[in-house]
Amino acid sequence: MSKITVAGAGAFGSALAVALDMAGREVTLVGRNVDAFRSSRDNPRLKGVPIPESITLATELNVTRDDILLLAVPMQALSGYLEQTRPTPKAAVACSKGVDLASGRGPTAIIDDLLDAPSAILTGPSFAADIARGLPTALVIATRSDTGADLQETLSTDTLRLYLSDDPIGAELGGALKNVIAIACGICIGAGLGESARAALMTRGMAEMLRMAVAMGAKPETLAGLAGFGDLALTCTSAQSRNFSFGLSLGGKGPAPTATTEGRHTARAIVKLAETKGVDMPIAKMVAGMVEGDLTLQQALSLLLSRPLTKEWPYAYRTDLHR
Ligand SMILES: NC(=O)C1=CN([C@@H]2O[C@H](COP(=O)(O)OP(=O)(O)OC[C@H]3O[C@@H](n4cnc5c(N)ncnc54)[C@H](OP(=O)(O)O)[C@@H]3O)[C@@H](O)[C@H]2O)C=CC1
Ligand SMILES: O=C(CO)COP(=O)(O)O
Repeated sequence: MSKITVAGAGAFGSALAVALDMAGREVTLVGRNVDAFRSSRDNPRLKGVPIPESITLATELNVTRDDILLLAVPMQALSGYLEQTRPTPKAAVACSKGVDLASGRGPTAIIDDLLDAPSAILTGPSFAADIARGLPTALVIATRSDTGADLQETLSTDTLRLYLSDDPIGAELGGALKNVIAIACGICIGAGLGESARAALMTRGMAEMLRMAVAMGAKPETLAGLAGFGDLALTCTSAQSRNFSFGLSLGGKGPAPTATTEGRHTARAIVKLAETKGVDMPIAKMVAGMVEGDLTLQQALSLLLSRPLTKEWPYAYRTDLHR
């Protein structure tokens, strides 16, 4: 079986490394921070789960055509990281959830542009702490290449169950966009707007996700699966989510988390992309406006509530009906 190299020793990269090591895979974890826990094996980014001695730790990325490379750096760091390291693995699997603010690209497009290797995306509902503790988790591995079945086999374990998809665009947009809707849901709960409003935001947020994904060439059914609905449900309803917690703080409840919060950047990137594509994304626009400090909560609310009344379907995904 292929060796696995995980680049990015943050919460998610470390959790994947631990889970795959527990399942008997040969794993190297690469990160600029690994010297800080080389002897203690106690990574502050993954508290409470020691990094086993059987995982090789490295500060420099060094992969061969025998290795599967998992890229678990934050989205805004991905293109710079690949430009700097130029690895040539058997396959490069993005684990980041987001859209690159500078270029509007998703993770697999960045890999395809920069590397001579098949690209894939690993995404779906999963908190790093759950994966590291070996709790049951179901994810999607999506690729257009012929490496999908091999990746599914190599990266699945007894508790980490991967479903195969041939729609990387849909899978990565699901993972990116649910973070923006999770911020909106956090704002809603933080501001005391109620559970009914959160359910409305999740549902109409799903409509926005679907609309954008279809406009970008994704299959609508991908958004109904783990990478879309599944991750939306997890992230919009759990205080464990950094995006939801960031939203709580924007809504006036609690301090802003300092941890990686992908939805802040994705909201801005997606509003730009939506304008270019002519896709109506009112919730994302509201989140981007509040993140930028251009909109108050009251302004964002009246923006959403004063929209013309309309039919529910097929307006949700028929972009042409909005023109
Ligand atoms: N945490 C989770 O539950 C999940 C996270 N994800 C996704 O995984 C991705 C990573 O998130 P997560 O691990 O939680 O984030 P963390 O903040 O925990 O870790 C990010 C890691 O990336 C490293 N890093 C940041 N910038 C660079 C760079 N320019 N070059 C090299 N390394 C860099 C950081 O290094 P340093 O420590 O030195 O700053 C850190 O080790 C995100 O896209 C997230 O959406 C997906 C599913 C679940
Ligand atoms: O992607 C995640 C769950 O699937 C993690 O969500 P947060 O980044 O909001 O913590």
